[in-house]
Amino acid sequence: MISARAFVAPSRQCLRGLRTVPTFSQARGYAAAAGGNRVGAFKGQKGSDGNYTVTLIEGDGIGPEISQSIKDIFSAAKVPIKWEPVDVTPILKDGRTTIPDKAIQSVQKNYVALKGPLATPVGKGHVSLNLTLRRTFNLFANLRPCRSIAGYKTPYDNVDTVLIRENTEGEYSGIEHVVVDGVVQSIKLITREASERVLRFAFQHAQSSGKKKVRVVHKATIMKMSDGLFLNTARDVAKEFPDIEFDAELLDNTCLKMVTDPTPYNDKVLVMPNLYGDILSDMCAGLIGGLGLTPSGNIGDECSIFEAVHGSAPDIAGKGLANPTALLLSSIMMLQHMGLNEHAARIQKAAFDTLAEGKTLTGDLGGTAKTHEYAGAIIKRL
Ligand SMILES: NC(=O)C1=CN([C@@H]2O[C@H](COP(=O)(O)OP(=O)(O)OC[C@H]3O[C@@H](n4cnc5c(N)ncnc54)[C@H](O)[C@@H]3O)[C@@H](O)[C@H]2O)C=CC1
Ligand SMILES: O=C(O)CCC(=O)C(=O)O
Ligand SMILES: [Mg+2]
Repeated sequence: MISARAFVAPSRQCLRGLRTVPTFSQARGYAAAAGGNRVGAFKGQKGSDGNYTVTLIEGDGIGPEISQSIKDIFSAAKVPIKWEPVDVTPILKDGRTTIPDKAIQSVQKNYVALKGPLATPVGKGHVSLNLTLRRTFNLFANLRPCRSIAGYKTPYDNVDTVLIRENTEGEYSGIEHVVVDGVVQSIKLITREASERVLRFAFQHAQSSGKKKVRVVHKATIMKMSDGLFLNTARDVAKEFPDIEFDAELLDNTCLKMVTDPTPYNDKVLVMPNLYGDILSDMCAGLIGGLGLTPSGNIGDECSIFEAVHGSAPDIAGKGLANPTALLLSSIMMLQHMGLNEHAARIQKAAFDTLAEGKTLTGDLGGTAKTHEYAGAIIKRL
């Protein structure tokens, strides 16, 4: 029998010594899970020139356009960072997809990266580079907050969901094979070890961000063993956090309730296996105005990579139509993670004020501004 451990990146996770430190009192608290002496605490140091170096993966499709906006805004805000662009063109090594050593070394050296979207071929070709990056650096928790944007009207005015997605295994383990012609098998791998570390992260995030409850979203009615293990592990981990309420909900019910009225989820952190988090986070984005607005952080013990929830948006790529807000908010999470809180707050305020004013909006929000014009409006407010 093949051991489950053979399929997962060896974990160097050490969840000892966690401290629940709210990062700082910032308007919207996107990065409450980062900073301080805790899992994912930033280990980078300023260089002799006074700047941090941050690995930059510009990505595919709209990636270069939205990355340019972030570079322009950071430069105008005089953020003390130096970008280190890397190429992540996939390499096939011993039958496995990997990324160039230079890119791996850059992230390992800098401990932090900002990443644009990377496209994955459908049905064939290289495995997802997004997943490869998460597995390569053992980025076990994907934190995906989603908040209503002041001034942008959607059916609900006060959405404030936080999804935490197990990020290294589950349905996205990538273990697939042909059993016989016409029959394939795809393995959903769940380990107690990976479940425990993301669940602890979720409880800790609830503590540091002021959420009262952690809710596991699952289908342990059907996947009794895999989701059952995740759920049972959650019950065990919950005992370590008596100040946080814990409950569980079936995924289909969560979807129904969330689109009917998301506000009851505002006091909760939702934590779930990989696939459910992928799908639910796009659904939550829909509640606040779309994928142009939702950030995410892939948090690991050593390194962290910040990226938007969205993909490469091939339908609008190269036309200057993309909304860079999602990547900008991800980069703000990154600054908070790095302890650059004043810069984060200043850029965040300029972005939210621009959105609230409603004069310079990209097409996804009903405006006519090009990507660079919207970035320019933010820069004017800095
Ligand atoms: N983390 C990542 O890098 C992700 C990569 N992908 C990859 O992206 C590619 C395209 O996937 P899709 O299913 O089309 O999803 P997508 O997220 O790229 O696009 C879905 C829809 O949202 C719109 N959209 C996305 N981002 C936007 C932005 N910043 N501003 C305005 N509109 C935006 C697109 O125009 C499209 O209509 C695929 O190859 C997929 O594998 C998908 C999701 C995440
Ligand atoms: O890697 C991919 O192609 C898609 C990943 C994705 O949808 C996500 O991270 O939300
Ligand atoms: Mg997705």
